[in-house]
Amino acid sequence: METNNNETVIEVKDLVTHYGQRKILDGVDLDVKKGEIRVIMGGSGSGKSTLLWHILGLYQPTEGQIKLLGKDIHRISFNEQLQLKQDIGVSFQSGALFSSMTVGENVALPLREFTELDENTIRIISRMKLEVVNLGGFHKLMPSQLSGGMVKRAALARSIVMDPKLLFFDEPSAGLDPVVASEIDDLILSLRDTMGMSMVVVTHELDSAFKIADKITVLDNGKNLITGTVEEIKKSENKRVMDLLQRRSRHDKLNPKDYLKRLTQENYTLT
Ligand SMILES: Nc1ncnc2c1ncn2[C@@H]1O[C@H](COP(=O)(O)OP(=O)(O)OP(=O)(O)O)[C@@H](O)[C@H]1O
Repeated sequence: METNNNETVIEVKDLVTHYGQRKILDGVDLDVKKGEIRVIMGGSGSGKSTLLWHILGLYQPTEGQIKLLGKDIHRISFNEQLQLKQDIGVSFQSGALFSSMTVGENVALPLREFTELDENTIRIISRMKLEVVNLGGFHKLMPSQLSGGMVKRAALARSIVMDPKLLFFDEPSAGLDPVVASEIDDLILSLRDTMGMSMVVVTHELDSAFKIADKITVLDNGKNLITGTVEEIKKSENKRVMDLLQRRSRHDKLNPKDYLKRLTQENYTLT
């Protein structure tokens, strides 16, 4: 669904960053509108996670500007940073649930950290968020009692418990079977539609990207290779994009003879 709202909520301009001497992001621009789901794709090592971490302010870029909700994240006061933090939800692969806490306690964590709400209100809000992700009634369970898909949904409930305006996902459906992955996609779409959240989703999963994206940005070697709607990306004649979509035509593929020749030229030995 294309959004009509023109308010820009994420604005990245000419982002350059290095790890040591190595340039990892090389002039990346990104412009995400309110209520938009932007999917970031690209081969392994193309800089997707690095871009996400920079947008979240976890790393300082070498050059460039990042504005979230109209605020330059490197030029705002500490108090403004705290405010901004509350407007942002993050659901990362590594952000698993704490195993020693119940599902409900996990979801309630941000409310305890950022608000002075009383216990009863915290409990009600966290249970409501568990309802949103179809885990109503599961608050007393321990994470070890949940399936992989349920853990993802509970983590999602935690990331939306503060009603963020911006939501960031890193590989939301990685490691899930296709049916469960598709449920997560539906959930992402429904959060956009019911709560008007704007989202950036990094994923390798083509099916998922095509299902949820308003626009897709493809990174290649730290550069923005292409940005477009799902249709535009699907139609792209760019070879790197076609490779990524694994729809390169058969005759473009190396035949076995050429492949062996190339291996020998590169001094590989076949055993
Ligand atoms: N902390 C770090 N220090 C040095 N190099 C790093 C660091 N993190 C990532 N890199 C390198 O930066 C490049 C981009 O990594 P990044 O994780 O952003 O890529 P990615 O597109 O998210 O890859 P993947 O799809 O495999 O997760 C890679 O070559 C990686 O090896």
